[in-house]
Formats: sequence, structure tokens, C-alpha cells
Amino acid sequence: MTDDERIAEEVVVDGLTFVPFLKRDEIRRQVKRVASELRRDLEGKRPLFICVLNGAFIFAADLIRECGINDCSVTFVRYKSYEGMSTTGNVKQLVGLTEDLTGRDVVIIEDIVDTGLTAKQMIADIKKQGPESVRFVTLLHKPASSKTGFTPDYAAFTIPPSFIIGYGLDLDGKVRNLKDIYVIKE
Ligand SMILES: O=P(O)(O)OC[C@H]1O[C@H](OP(=O)(O)OP(=O)(O)O)[C@H](O)[C@@H]1O
Ligand SMILES: Nc1nc2[nH]cnc2c(=O)[nH]1
Repeated sequence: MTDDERIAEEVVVDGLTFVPFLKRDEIRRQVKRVASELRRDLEGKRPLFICVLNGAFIFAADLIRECGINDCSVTFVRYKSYEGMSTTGNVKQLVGLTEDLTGRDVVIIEDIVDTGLTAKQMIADIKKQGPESVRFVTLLHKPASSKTGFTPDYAAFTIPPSFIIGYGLDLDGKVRNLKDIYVIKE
């Protein structure tokens, strides 16, 4: 059986039904594309990758390995604002940085930019710490949901404004383990 044949036709979480949206092969292809763009733009630099927990852990692990920049560092922050399928509008930093960002070339790695509230607050927090440069990369971007006008520097996928799960993205903490991305069935 190939990897592709194991994709579930639907996933039910807390009584909600989700159907396949982005399959693992396509995710892998787009992660490779973004990694090659980053490799090109970071040539000669020693980037500090900041993975935004919890949702970005799987994307960050795949992306950082694809980038193949041995002279990089990796660290983590944690921000939270969603309950169920909606933002509370209150973006809380639950885990912060201990690294000195002065003069560093920072690459923030997110799983999704939806309203853009988390991205905007995080970038403001990081810029206060004196980095040389800040790049923002996301797996998924939903421009039609934006409340901030924020646009990421790199996006693996631009998607419509429906709620999705899998490949790190959760519904109330569940189903982050799914290898494919699923969208809510309307
Ligand atoms: O653009 P926004 O509307 O701000 O949404 C994006 C944020 O939502 C998710 O975080 P969440 O609060 O669900 O925490 P999690 O990463 O732990 O799932 C995601 O990981 C982003 O950080
Ligand atoms: N799981 C999940 N988390 C999000 N956070 C912001 N948008 C989304 C989404 O579509 N799915």
C-alpha cells in the first residue's frame, strides 16, 4: 500500500466532519519549494528559526531539515488565541524566548495566518529585541480572513477562509498528528 492510499475519506472530531484538502505529497512539494526560496534568500547568513508552538511543530521540523542550512539555530515560542474554531481576539504569549536576538537574522515559522492577529503581535514583540532582519514563513495563508492586512513573506499555500485541521493544526488540541490537511465539510 502506498502512503497516498491511507488518506481517510473523512475525519470526525467532536461531532464535526472534515474532508481531505491538501494531501501529503503536495504538502511535501510545497515545503520543498519554500525551503529552496529560504535557502536562496539566507545564503551566507546564520539564521535563527523561531518555531511558533503549538501548531507549527510539524511544518517547522520538515522545513528546517529541507533548508539544509547547517549553520542555523532553532528555538521556540508559544502563542495562543483560538478556542474551538474561532479566535478569542486575545493573543497570549505562553512561552517566550531566552535567546539574544540582537543582530540575528530571524525566521519566524508559523502553521497558519488567518486573521493575522498572532503574526502582527509576534513580529512586534520580536522587532523590539533588535534583530538584523525578520522573515515570516507560513504553511497556510488565508488572505480573505485578514483583519490586519498582514501578508507573510513566504507561504506554502494560499487557501480560502474555511477551518482546517491536520499536519500540526488542531481542533481543541486534537488531530495535530494527521499526515494530510482536512477542511471542514460545509
Ligand atoms: O492569524 P490568526 O487568526 O491569529 O491565527 C493564527 C494562529 O492560530 C493558531 O494558533 P492557536 O491559538 O490555535 O494555538 P496553537 O498553535 O497552539 O494551535 C496558529 O498556530 C496561529 O498561531
Ligand atoms: N486548526 C486551525 N487553527 C487555526 N488557527 C487559525 N486558523 C485556523 C484553522 O483554520 N485551523
